[in-house]
Amino acid sequence: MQAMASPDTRSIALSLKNVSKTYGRVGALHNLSFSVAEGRFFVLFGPSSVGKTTTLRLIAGLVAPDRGRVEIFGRDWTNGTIAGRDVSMVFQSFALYPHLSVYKNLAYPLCEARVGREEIDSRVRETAAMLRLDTKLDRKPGTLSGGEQQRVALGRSLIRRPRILLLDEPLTNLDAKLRHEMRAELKRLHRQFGLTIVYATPDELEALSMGEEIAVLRHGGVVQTGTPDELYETPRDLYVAGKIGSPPMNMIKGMLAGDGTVIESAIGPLPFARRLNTAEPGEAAVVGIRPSDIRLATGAESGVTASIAMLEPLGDITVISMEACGETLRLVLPEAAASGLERGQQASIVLDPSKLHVFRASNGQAIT
Ligand SMILES: Nc1ncnc2c1ncn2[C@@H]1O[C@H](COP(=O)(O)OP(=O)(O)OP(=O)(O)O)[C@@H](O)[C@H]1O
Repeated sequence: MQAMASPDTRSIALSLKNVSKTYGRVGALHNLSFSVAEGRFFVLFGPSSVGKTTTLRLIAGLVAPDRGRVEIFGRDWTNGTIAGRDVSMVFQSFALYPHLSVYKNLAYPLCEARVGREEIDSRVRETAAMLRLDTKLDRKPGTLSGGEQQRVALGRSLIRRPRILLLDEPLTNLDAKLRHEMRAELKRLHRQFGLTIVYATPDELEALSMGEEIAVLRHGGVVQTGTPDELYETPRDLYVAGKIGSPPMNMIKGMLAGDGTVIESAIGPLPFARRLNTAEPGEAAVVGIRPSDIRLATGAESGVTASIAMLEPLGDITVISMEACGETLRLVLPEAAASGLERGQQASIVLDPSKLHVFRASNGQAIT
């Protein structure tokens, strides 16, 4: 495994160009394209059936695309063999050999590759130490916790020293506490060894907390690729806006008015801090605003009058659902700011004009 390269000198580890794949009459991937810089923690994020596993299987060489190109470290592997790619995949159901000890489970891929006994022993011990499994080498998988079993599965992939590690929803079968621990563990491994990781998940929290770069998938294609901040700050369309951020972005229907600086909506005119050059007055639009970008009006400040429909205290923050002119808006307030508020109470709220996102109602695309 190599040391982590600095971002500007990184080469492209992996590139998929206009890849399509169908299984019989089921279209799994349509013109899917993305590239991953060497050493990056890259996340494929999207709901079930969107094509995440198929994408990983294409990279691993387990299936070939119908169209398009798969390059690994600059070499064409579109129809190449599984062997020789320097890629290893950890599956969602990490089947370990139940009758073999942890030591033998870890050693298995090296035995298959006919690596010498001494080399196997040193790599098993090195991998076990790295994954904190060194005291468990004699145990059978059935006597380990879920998290330990998952670490053995990871170890079985890492022991081959791949340059690219593919992880297919590896934390799905773990409970919440273990998932949290394994997220930290994977980030540590990534930092320590500078591995290129492609990680598939339908879980927004996993995607945002682990991904240095995230590809948001829809219907077998990439809708937008970016850092967690880029996806959060400038979602390209309503789909990405709705998938990234929790609680989700509020959406208000309206119509572009005046000189492109205001949207007329059910809750009144919503002026924004910038002018929308690419929209026509009268065009139907959807305004998005994050729950954290709405606040209670202070003093004589004018705002939108709304009534509190629900309060959800979540420790240091409270999520408040408010109703105004038939629209439901959610806002997030620090616990102190929400104390004393009650269901049914009227309050005046202010939507930060610099934080409004505007989308075309016709196709959901962001208007810039
Ligand atoms: N071997 C197969 N034969 C037929 N159809 C398949 C096969 N593998 C996948 N598909 C179909 O291709 C589409 C994409 O599946 P894929 O497993 O890649 O999605 P996914 O995003 O990984 O979903 P999940 O999160 O549920 O694992 C789905 O409609 C699925 O039913």
